[in-house]
Amino acid sequence: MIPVKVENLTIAYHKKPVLQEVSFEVPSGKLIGIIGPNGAGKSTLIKGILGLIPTASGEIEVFGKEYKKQRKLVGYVPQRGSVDWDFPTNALDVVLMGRYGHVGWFKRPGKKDMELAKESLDKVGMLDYADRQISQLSGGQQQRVFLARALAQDADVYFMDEPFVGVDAATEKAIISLLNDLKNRGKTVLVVHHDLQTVDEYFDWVLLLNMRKIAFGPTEDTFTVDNLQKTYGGRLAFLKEKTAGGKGDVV
Ligand SMILES: Nc1ncnc2c1ncn2[C@@H]1O[C@H](COP(=O)(O)OP(=O)(O)OP(=O)(O)O)[C@@H](O)[C@H]1O
Repeated sequence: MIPVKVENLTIAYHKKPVLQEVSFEVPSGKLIGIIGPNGAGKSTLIKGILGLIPTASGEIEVFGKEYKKQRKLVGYVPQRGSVDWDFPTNALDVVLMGRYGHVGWFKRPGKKDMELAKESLDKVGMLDYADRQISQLSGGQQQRVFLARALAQDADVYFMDEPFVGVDAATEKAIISLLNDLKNRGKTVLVVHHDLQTVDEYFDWVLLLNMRKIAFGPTEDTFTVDNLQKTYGGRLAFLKEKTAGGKGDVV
C-alpha cells in the first residue's frame, strides 16, 4: 500500500498559489528529504497533506484513504518555531499527547501508554526531564521531546518539519539514528531539510520543491546539479563544488 499519494495538489494563501499541481507517490520504508529554498512551499505541503490548511484542489491519500480516516497512522513533528512553548505542560504530557489517537481524548492514558511515553523519552535521552515544563527546556531539548511524542504515537508514516534546526551536532546524530531506526522498522519518514551537504548521506529519496515539484526519486538519480539548479536557480556555491565533485558549501 502506498503511504502517501498526492495528485495535482494546489494550495493558495489569499488566492495566491504557493503550491501548484504537485503530484507524487511516496514509497514505503524510505527516508525522504523534502528540499527547496525558503518559501518553496515545503511546510505548506505537509500542512496540506495533514489537513491543517485548506487545499484549493487535488487529491491526497494516506494508505489508500483520506487522511481524516488514517490519523492514527500519521506522526507529525512541527517546526519548532510554530509551537507555543509557553503552554503550561511538562515533557511527559507532551509525549502522552502522541498517544491520544490511541487512547481517545476523553479517556485517561493507561499504564501501557505511560510506559510507551517514558520509553520514547528515554530513547531521545530526555527521561530525566519528564517533569520539566516545556518552556524551561532548551531548543534542542524541545525538539527531542517532540520527536519522542512522534515515537510514542507509533505511526506508520512520519512528517517532520526541519527537525535539525537549532540542534547541536550530537542531537542531530541522535535524531538521524532514530529516523533510521524507524525506517528499519518499515516506517516511512518525510523530513523537511535545509542542509544540502548532508542530503546524500541522510536520505534514500528526495523531493525537490519550488512551488512545483521539480523532481522526486532516489537521491542518487535525483539530487543532481541540474535538478538543484532548477530548484534554487543556480544561486548556490554548493552547486559549483558539487559539479567539481566536492561536497560543497551552501551560501
Ligand atoms: N499563513 C500564511 N499566510 C499567507 N502566506 C503564507 C502563510 N504561510 C506561508 N505563506 C507563504 O507561502 C509560501 C510558502 O511557505 P512555506 O512556509 O510553505 O515555505 P517553506 O518552503 O516551508 O519555507 P522555509 O524553508 O522558509 O521554512 C511563502 O511564500 C510564504 O510566505
